[in-house]
Amino acid sequence: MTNVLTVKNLGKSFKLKQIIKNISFDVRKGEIMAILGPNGAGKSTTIRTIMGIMYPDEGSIEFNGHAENEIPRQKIGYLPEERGLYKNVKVMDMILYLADLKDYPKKKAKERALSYLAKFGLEGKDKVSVEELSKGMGQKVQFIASIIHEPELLILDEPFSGLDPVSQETFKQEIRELANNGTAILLSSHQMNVVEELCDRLYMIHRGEKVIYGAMEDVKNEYANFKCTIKGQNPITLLETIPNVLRIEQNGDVTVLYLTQDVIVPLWLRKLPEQLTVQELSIDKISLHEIFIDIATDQHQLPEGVGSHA
Ligand SMILES: Nc1ncnc2c1ncn2[C@@H]1O[C@H](COP(=O)(O)OP(=O)(O)OP(=O)(O)O)[C@@H](O)[C@H]1O
Repeated sequence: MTNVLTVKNLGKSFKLKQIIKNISFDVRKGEIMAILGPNGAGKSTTIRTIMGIMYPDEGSIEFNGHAENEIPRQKIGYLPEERGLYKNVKVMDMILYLADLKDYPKKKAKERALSYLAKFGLEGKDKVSVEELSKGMGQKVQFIASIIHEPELLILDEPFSGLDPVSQETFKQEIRELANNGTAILLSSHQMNVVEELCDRLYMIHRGEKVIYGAMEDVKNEYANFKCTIKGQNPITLLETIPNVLRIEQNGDVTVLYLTQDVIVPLWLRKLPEQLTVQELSIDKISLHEIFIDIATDQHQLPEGVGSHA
């Protein structure tokens, strides 16, 4: 797949404090790439650097073969983390103004805007002033503004925050459709279930540096170990005798055992002590949500090789 955006060894400091370091990834045509990390990890700084809002101290950014200083910004769509629309302007006028800034033809922009407003349940809102919109409606309008000019690269910083579940579904479907039609998408979100469902690859940052980079399936296969959930009163001393356990979490009579990567489940089950009280037992792969929490709280050690390839 063709690389639309290539970021190499980006570094940025504020007041001598290094915020991001050696950030390198690419975003390919037709894919949804997630940029993930705990609060303050450096996601927005990376995105703002890509958008030319701030200069990197180190590294390079390339868009479709164009170096940083000659990137055609009108080919990029951006939904920033901080939402902001002009308040006293009619919805359609604002969308057309932003389309014009991207040199996009007015007639086509108007047609697309009407069609998207209808798609997002905002029929008739084109003539309404922006300040009359609810927060979620405003977000939909800002999303429309970010894609009105058919960008080749779309950068979405927390696109789902503040959306109700139905609107979230609509956004998810639209983002998938844009990718299917060839748009390269870089998406930052804290909703791991959505990311897991929607994104093709991911780049996870912790304290300004890469911790995982790879295809969603590969990351899950390589990194998501099994966990065993047991319902039943069991003393910790007994649980500690069970082999291949990385971590034990107990909450009342429910215990979760996080298993090592090399576990072969049927063999491991045979090793459970006979004295174990089991009312219910289930084995699952840990989710992206749990991988994220493990990394953010420094509880997990990355297995060999993970995080080193895309
Ligand atoms: N203009 C600035 N001046 C000084 N420090 C900054 C500035 N912008 C960001 N930072 C710091 O850089 C770090 C990374 O911030 P950034 O906004 O990139 O994180 P993030 O991963 O997007 O977090 P969140 O999930 O909370 O949005 C934080 O410690 C933040 O305080």
